[in-house]
Amino acid sequence: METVKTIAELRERLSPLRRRGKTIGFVPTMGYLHVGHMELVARARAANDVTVTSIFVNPLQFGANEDLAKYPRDLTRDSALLEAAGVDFLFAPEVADMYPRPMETVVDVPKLGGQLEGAVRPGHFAGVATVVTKLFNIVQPDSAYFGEKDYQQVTVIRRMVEDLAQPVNVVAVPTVREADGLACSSRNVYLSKEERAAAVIVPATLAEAERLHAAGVDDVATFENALRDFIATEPLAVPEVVALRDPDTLEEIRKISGHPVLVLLYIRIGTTKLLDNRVLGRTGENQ
Ligand SMILES: Nc1ncnc2c1ncn2[C@@H]1O[C@H](COP(=O)(O)OP(=O)(O)OP(=O)(O)O)[C@@H](O)[C@H]1O
Ligand SMILES: CC(C)(CO)[C@@H](O)C(=O)[O-]
Ligand code: BAL
Repeated sequence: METVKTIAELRERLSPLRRRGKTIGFVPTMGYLHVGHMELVARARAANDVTVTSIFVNPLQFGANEDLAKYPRDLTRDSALLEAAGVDFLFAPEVADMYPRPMETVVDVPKLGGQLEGAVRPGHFAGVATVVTKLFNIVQPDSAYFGEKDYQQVTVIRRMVEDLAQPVNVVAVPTVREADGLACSSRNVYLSKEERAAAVIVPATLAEAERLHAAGVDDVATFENALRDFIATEPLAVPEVVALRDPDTLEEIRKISGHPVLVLLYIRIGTTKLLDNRVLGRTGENQ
């Protein structure tokens, strides 16, 4: 594996491979890798000739009071994991390489990205769309791999790719979980022992949603309130987003029965915000 720090060097290394007809699979990350990230890498490797992973903690997607400074970082450990997984290129730029000047240009998907997690984190998805566009322009991948854990992120990126005719195939990879069902996430390291035990409320709430769905609860407000009541059984949990939506458009829905329904959760445990989701009424997906 080669570690590349600058845009110019990565372009120089990838362009002859592209000219020889090699396909490029790309896995963008913010590092502090876990088995969820490694699943994206495995998917990219299986379907492409060349695999590129980026590690870049993107300041544009963090609000002023968020955890940019304390976001976990361990490039040495991450490099070893990616090397062992057979990644060809690790792109690990400094902020000054990615943003030599303050960005004047913004890619925004305001309706999709301004709601749900985006309402709690104003500007977040514009920061994501902007950096992902820039990374796509640098890497020029055939396919890019994103986790379904960040469901709204994948939805925003798919729409951005469609609207701007970006020549990238977006692949969404099912959520990888720890033994008790908690979705793997770099931010799980923030949880104290007590908070980690409390965090099982997140997958448990998705199981409760399955139960309510099977029981035929069809009114959206009743369903969402039942989920909030369930979350309230865990005193450390604060629900930031509990929403039932259309899984394709993220639009609000009126009724539950008869079509697939996305349950989207953004739950705070202490100061740590945990994302998870499940699509109800659609078999074999989003697990
Ligand atoms: N448990 C998981 N299963 C599958 N993919 C995942 C999982 N967790 C993260 N990913 C995906 O990995 C990519 C990089 O995500 P990122 O580096 O932000 O990791 P993260 O664990 O989601 O971190 P954070 O704690 O900041 O949310 C994203 O496409 C994300 O959806
Ligand atoms: C896609 C991404 C790497 C953009 O910074 C980030 O939002 C993430 O890790 O999910
Ligand atoms: N959604 C993953 C990246 C972030 O939380 O900023």
